[in-house]
Amino acid sequence: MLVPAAVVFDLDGTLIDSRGDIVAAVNHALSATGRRPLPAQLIVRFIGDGARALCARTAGLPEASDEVEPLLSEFIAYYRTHPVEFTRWMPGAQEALEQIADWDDLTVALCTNKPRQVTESVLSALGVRSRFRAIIAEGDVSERKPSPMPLQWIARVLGMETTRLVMVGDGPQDIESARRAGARSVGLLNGYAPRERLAEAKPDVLIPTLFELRDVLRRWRDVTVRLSSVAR
Ligand SMILES: O=C(O)COP(=O)(O)O
Repeated sequence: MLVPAAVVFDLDGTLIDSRGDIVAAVNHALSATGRRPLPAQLIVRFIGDGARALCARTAGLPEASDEVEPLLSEFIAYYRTHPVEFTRWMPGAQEALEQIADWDDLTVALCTNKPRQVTESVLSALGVRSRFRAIIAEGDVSERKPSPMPLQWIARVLGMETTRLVMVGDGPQDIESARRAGARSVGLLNGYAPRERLAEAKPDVLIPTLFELRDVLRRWRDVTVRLSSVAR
C-alpha cells in the first residue's frame, strides 16, 4: 500500500450537520409546488444520493420524471440563499481539517453529491472554501457517488493515483465509491446513515467521530513508511 497523499471528505453528515437546512429547503420546495411538507426524520432518510434523488423521493416521483424539475429548482434556489441557517460543524470536523493542514504530506479535497451551486454557498458561508485543493459536487461529472468517477476526477486534478486517496464519509455511497476507485475508506458512525448500512458497505476502518481520524491517518502513514523501508 502506498502512503496516503490526500484525504477526501464527504460534506453532508461528515464535515457538517446540514439536516436543518436541507429539511427547510425541501419543505419550501414541496410547499412551493403545491405539496404538503414532510417530517424532518423522513426527509433525512432520503439524503445521500444528491438533490435530484432527494426531491424525487420526497415527492414520490421517479428520479427521471420531468415533474422533479420545478421541485429541484425551488430546492436549489432556496438552499443557495439560506445555506447555513441551521448548519453546524460535525464534532471534530474543524479540528480534523486543522490537523491535516499541519501535515505537509497530506492534501485535503471534498467529494460531495450536493449540487455545485449549493456546495459553493455553504463553503463560502462557512469560510472554508480555500481549504480544499479540489472540490467535486453533483453535476460536475456525469455520475455521482457511489460511482468511482468523482474520486477518479479528484485524483486526476491532484495529479496522483486513486490508491493514494483516503475517502472519509458517513454514507455507504462514500465507501462504495472509494472501493470501486481503489481508494481507502474511513466510515464515520455519527453521520446520517444508519450504522448497519454503513458497516455493511465494509469501510477499511469505522470511527465514532472525526476526533478519531488523526490516529487512523497516523497509523496508515507510519505503517506504510515502515513497510517501504523494510522493502528497500
Ligand atoms: O446532498 C447529498 O445527497 C449528499 O451529500 P454528501 O455527498 O455531501 O453526503
